[in-house]
Amino acid sequence: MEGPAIRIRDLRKAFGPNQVLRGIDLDLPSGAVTVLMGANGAGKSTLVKVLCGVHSADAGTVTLDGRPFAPASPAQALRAGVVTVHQNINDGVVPDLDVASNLLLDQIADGSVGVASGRALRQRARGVAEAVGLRLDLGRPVAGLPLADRQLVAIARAMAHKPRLLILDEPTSSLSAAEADRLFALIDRLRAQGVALLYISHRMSDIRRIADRIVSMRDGVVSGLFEEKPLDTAGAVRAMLGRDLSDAAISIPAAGRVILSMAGIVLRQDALPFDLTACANEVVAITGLVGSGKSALAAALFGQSAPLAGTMTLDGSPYAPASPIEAVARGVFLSPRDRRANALVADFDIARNLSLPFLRRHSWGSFIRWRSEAAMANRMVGEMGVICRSPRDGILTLSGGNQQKVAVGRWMSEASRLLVLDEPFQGVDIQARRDIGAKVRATAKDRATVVLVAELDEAMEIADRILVMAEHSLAGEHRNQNLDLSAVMRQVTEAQQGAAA
Ligand SMILES: Nc1ncnc2c1ncn2[C@@H]1O[C@H](COP(=O)(O)OP(=O)(O)OP(=O)(O)O)[C@@H](O)[C@H]1O
Repeated sequence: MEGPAIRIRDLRKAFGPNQVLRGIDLDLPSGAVTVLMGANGAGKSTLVKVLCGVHSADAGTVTLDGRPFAPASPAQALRAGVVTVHQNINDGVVPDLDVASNLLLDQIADGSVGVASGRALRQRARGVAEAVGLRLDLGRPVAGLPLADRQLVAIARAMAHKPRLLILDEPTSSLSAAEADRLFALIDRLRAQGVALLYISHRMSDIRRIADRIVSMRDGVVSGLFEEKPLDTAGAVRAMLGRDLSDAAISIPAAGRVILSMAGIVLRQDALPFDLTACANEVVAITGLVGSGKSALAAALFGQSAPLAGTMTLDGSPYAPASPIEAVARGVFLSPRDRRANALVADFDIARNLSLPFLRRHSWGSFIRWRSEAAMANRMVGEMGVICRSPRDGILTLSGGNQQKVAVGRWMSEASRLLVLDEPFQGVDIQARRDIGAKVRATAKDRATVVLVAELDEAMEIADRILVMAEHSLAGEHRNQNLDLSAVMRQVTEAQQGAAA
């Protein structure tokens, strides 16, 4: 490790009365991955936005290689060597252009490379790709690439700027385990080249794999720095929460009445048929790689796409919803995966975003009954642990993780028969994950059956049964109580090898 590339002293930032950064002191050394951990709303994204020129700080100093650094725009930050890869995969690439043009996008934009100079462009792009170990067909349009490859292209493009600091904001949230491994390999390379890396994540497995040091943030200040090996991840979690992680106990219900029964379901032309049952008060988790068919299964349950074959019953009666409206009428709710894009309405307040799916229940004719809506919103904000000043604040004043709690929580505000949650834990911190998990379990215990699409480690925290999906079919089924982890992993990876062959 060399000296710090970035030195941050007493950095402060407020939004109106909300003092978000309260004096951050932090060094980011070259050739090391600093993992930044913090609860939802701690101020991580705000810190990143100051470093990458989206926000300017109210007070404090940042130096980059000893020189003052206060970028007035993202373009300025980029020119100075601070590169940020945001969570949103489509940031940083132009889908319509091919890989080569994307790698040299900035040179094309500033006129130092002509788009028309086909072969020369290809050759320079090859140089960029080789420098970061990217093996992709340079002539392919980026639009046709898997998400993971697009992200690697965005990072490789950033590398053309010879970055001093690369910031990755929850980069693996949409990646499969194998894809994340490729990203980690790239990060290892950049570390060896002396780049300073700031890596934001809520995932412990990522943190253990990639961190050289961990910085915990709480309420706008650095609350812990952990550098000694082996890294004290439990201490880092304690420092970010200000206390120990509270546990949500799992109580396995006895197998009850069958609520959902799927028989001979075919989700894709080339997929094997499968059966699935879920009982009253049960939490069934579906896990598997990206593209294994988990979301297709969720869509079939919610009437968004009909299975190609097979039958379903719900609480004993035939169930073949032709639309989400029919599904909701039968008491089947779905919290979709891409919530920020699909489900939250940016110009509504928190309460309205919570009441949106059931607005009729809070209205009288065309009048919305504010009191009824507010009572529900107050209850859900409390139950989901949404950190906000008032449920009447705009949804965009919430941090990403707290927006997520609203998007998932709204579906638990009303009684359902079957609740389908597609990746409910994306972007939420470790305590919020436990809290949402406890709420999911309580919902199941009270009145519903829950089908949950989740990562394996998340599934293990709250599910009664874990089903592995591969190739749009079921590859395995396990009771969580006596889970044979190696068998699960084998089912996941065998499917992956099959897909690669
Ligand atoms: N543009 C803004 N206007 C008003 N308040 C904001 C704005 N951006 C962020 N905040 C507030 O700043 C606080 C910190 O948010 P930030 O997004 O930095 O948190 P975070 O640590 O990244 O959380 P998460 O893990 O949930 O993404 C939150 O209370 C949020 O409501």
